[in-house]
This record gives sequence, C-alpha cells and structure tokens, in this order.
Amino acid sequence: MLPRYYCKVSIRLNSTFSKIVENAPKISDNENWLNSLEIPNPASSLISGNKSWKTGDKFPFEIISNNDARNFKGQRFIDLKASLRYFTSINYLQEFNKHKHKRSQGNFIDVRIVKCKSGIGGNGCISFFRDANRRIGPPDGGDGGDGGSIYIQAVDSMDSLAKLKTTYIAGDGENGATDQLDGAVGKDILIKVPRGTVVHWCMDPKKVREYVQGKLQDSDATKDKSLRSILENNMLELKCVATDRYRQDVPHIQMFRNSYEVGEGWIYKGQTEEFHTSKDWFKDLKEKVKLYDYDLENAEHYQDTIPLFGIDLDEVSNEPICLLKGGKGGLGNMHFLTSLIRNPRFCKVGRNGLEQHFMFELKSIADFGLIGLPNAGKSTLLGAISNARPRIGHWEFTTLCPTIGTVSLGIDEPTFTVADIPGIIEGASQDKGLGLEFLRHIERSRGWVFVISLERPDPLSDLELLINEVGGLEKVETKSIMVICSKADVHPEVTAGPESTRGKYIKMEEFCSRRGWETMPISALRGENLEILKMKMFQSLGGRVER
Ligand SMILES: Nc1nc2c(ncn2[C@@H]2O[C@H](COP(=O)(O)OP(=O)(O)OP(=O)(O)O)[C@@H](O)[C@H]2O)c(=O)[nH]1
Repeated sequence: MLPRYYCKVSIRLNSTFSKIVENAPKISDNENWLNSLEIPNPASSLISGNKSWKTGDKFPFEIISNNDARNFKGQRFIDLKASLRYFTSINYLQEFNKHKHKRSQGNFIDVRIVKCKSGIGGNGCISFFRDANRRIGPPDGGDGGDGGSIYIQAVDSMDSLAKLKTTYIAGDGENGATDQLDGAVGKDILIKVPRGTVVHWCMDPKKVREYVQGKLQDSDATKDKSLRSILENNMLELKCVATDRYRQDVPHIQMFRNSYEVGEGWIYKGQTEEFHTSKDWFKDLKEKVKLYDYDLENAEHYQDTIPLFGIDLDEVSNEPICLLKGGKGGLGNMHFLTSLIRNPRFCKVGRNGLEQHFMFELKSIADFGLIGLPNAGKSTLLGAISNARPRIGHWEFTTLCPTIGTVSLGIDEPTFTVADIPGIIEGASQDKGLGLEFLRHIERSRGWVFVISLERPDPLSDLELLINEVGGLEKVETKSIMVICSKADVHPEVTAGPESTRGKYIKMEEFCSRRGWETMPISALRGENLEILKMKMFQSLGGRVER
C-alpha cells in the first residue's frame, strides 16, 4: 500500500533547527509499496457477466459491437448508438434560440441542462529536506491535493429546478509542498434537486446547435428539416461499459478524462526527461509506477460512468451521490526514495477532472395524472377534490405547469396525490400547443385519469384523440385508467338523444366498459359525484397508496 500520511504532522518550523518529520516514508516503506504493486487481474475486476442488453427499455438503442473483449481493467466495452434526441432537450434548444432559457409559470422549471466540471488533482512536489548541517537531505515533497467532486442529492424541500445554475465547477486540488505537505483538496460541490429528478448524461447544447445548423445547410432539400426530425434521425455513438455501479441492469455511459497515459505524467527538476528515461534505475521505477497508474485509471473507469437512462432520484437521498469525481493528486518525490534512488528529482502530475453536461429532468411523483384537452375542467376538478388551488380560467392553456394536489378520504383516512398537467391538443406529439413535454410528470403515476368535457360535440372522439397523442392504447393500458366526463351539468335543456349530455355519456360508457375502464359523469362546479369519484380513484390503486 502507498505509504501516505493520513494525519499530517509536518510543521513548518520557524526555529533555526528543523527536524525531519518522523512519519516520512523510509526507503523500506517505498520499496515495499513499489514491490506490492501488481498487474490487475481482470477476473477480479468489477464486471458484470455476459449480458444480453434489452434494447429499447426506456428508449431504443442499437448495439454496434458487444463482444467479450475486455480491456486490461476487465471491463467489457459496448459500443452502441441511439437517436440524438435522447441526449438533448428539444424544448431547451428551441427556447434557447428564442433567447429564452426557460419555460415557466411562476418559478417552475422542469428541465435544465447543466455543465459540471470536477477539479484537477494538484501536482506532487519536488523538494529535499535542508537544515544548517545538510545542504541536501532526504526528499520531502508532498502530494498534490485531490480535485473537488460534484455530488447530487434529492431533497423534499424543493419542487422546481429553477434554482439550479447553468455551470458548476468544483475546485482544483493544490500542489504538494515541501516538508511533506499535501496540497489542499479542491472544494466539492453539492447540487440539491427535488425528489423525482432524473439526471441524464447529455451533449453540450452548443455542439448540438452547431450540428443542427450544419444539417440545415445540407443541400438535400427533400429532407424534413424540423429540429425534431434532425435530432430523431441522426444517431449518436457512445462507448458504454458493463458495470453494476448503480446496480442497474443497463449499459453505463463511459466518461473519459484524458489524463496522462499510464506510465507518463512526470515532472522533472534539474535534469531533462531524456536524461531520466535513459537511466536504468528510472526505467525500472517507471515500470513499477505504471502499475500504480493502472490502478488509478481502473478506479476512474469504474467511477466515471452513468447509467444510459440516467440516475433516477425518485427517493430522498440519505447520502449525496457522486456525479463527477475530482482528479487524484500527483505523488510527491518523497515516494520515490529507494536504495537506488537517493535524490529523486521528479514527481507526478495530478489527474484531470471531468467536464460533462447533464440534463436534469424533474418528473413529479403523483399517484394519478389528469389528462385532457385544454378547458376540459381538469384544474377545477383538482381544486374540488384536493388541497391544491390551481389557476382556473375559461380560456385554453390556463395551466402552464403541473400542479400536484393531495386528496384526503377523510380524517384518519388514506390520502393519495393527483397531478394536473397542461392541456394536450391534436398534434401535441408533434410539439403543437405545449407539446408532450409535461407527460414526464405523470409518467410515474400508477393511474391516468382522462378528463373529457361533455360540453364538447363529440367527447368520445376527444378521448380517442388523447389516447393517440399520448402514445396509443398499448401505452395507455400500462396504467390503471379512469375516464371522467366533466361538466355533466351543461345543457340540461336537451334531455334526450345522442346530442344530449346524457347521450354523449352513454356512448362514452359503452366504449369504456368494453375496455374495462371505470367511467363516471361529474360536475366539479356543483360538487356532484366527487365523493364517489375519490373513492373509485382510491380503489383503482388497489386500495393501497405507495409512499
Ligand atoms: N359548467 C361547468 N363548467 C366547468 C366545470 N368544470 C370546469 N368548468 C369551467 O371550464 C373552464 C375551464 O376549466 P379549467 O379547470 O381551467 O380547465 P382545464 O382543463 O384545467 O384547462 P387548461 O388549463 O386549459 O388545461 C372554466 O371556466 C371552468 O369554470 C363543470 O363541472 N361545469
């Protein structure tokens, strides 16, 4: 093991007599450490077995090469490709073009692209102990401090990503100093996010924009040149690795920090690199220190990964999770004192940090999500059954951001949560209206409640349109579905026939009962059928609320 000074006792002495600190590594310590370094054994590395990755779990990806070839670290690389759109945010890019960095109602922001940079490790120090009696004593150059890391933590006290900065830069480690002093470690950064945030690796938005510009200038005029289709039809190739770092059975994107090559990264003093590399004693040392570098790189490769589908912070994290680890500090010359090398005039540089972009996506956590056309009465319903007080208006798109309300079945009775999202219109899946971006807030919900207004001429075709826009029957039926026919109080003058409120409801009920979906008419304004509705919603969760 590397002889290090976990408890630094070196003191800069002001007196004329200084003393070599007693925990300085001795020749035997250094030699034992150098001899203990081993060639890594791939079999004992942190690898997962032979996996056949399921493509298209959260989004489709294609494996380009998935052989059993492993690097010397024992990790199995997988090259894969997936559509560019999964590594950026279409809304973010569009809004950026309009010089608007965020879509908001009040302070609510649910997508941010953030640049993060972890600190560089400080360099080691080349120094020799001196005192009145000795012109040059044993080496006493300390190690560089480790670079600061970036951590993320989910908390319950936040409900928006508005407070996130666009860039986070952790501190670099300081260089080592004489008297065996290690450099100070770089300052860590903790990014707090609301519970429900998913952190994805993503591309630098500037590069995406340049790429899109290039495609727009492409001479082929026949191609669809909308931002969505450019991003959807172009692929990004990624180097991934099979690892179980987050205990998720998916490939992890490998991030690279471009530090010095294994065996390199030396700083020389007095003599040149050529001088040193021509000496057998240095060549021998370098070979041994190479194994230390392998170890460092191995640890970096393991650490520098992120699941392809992101880190899902759906629970409050008790401990911060390390997103980007800072670079390791370089070794000071005191580690290279051996029986052959009495005056090591060299040390190691620190390892690089990482600079990456991440997309923070807030996905609300509610038991039910309300889906409906604008003006269907979703907000009125949420206000009538829960403690939420959403904005209500007789114009379309009163709701611009999700609102979550808690529904109580009575004192000491269970509660469940319901999320209201902005209205969905025909073509929303093609970005019309407010698009489908808000669907992320009900993606995790166990139940979807379609709110269909009986005021509309053909409520059933409204329902079919909504099902189509949110991804079709197959997707819808992964949830527990209810169809609420709102505004049942309208047009009481027409009492019979297919045009009447009752006639429209009967048609809807027939459709829903064929699919086994619960349906009921309500009037949120008059408070009719709301108690039964709350009970039915609770029962559709199996009478069980997960917390
Ligand atoms: N008559 C009647 N009107 C209702 C009822 N529920 C809602 N409304 C009215 O319908 C209009 C739209 O209601 P909202 O709750 O804002 O509808 P929304 O679906 O949230 O609308 P967006 O914010 O555009 O998505 C308002 O003028 C409400 O007063 C109801 O049960 N009966």
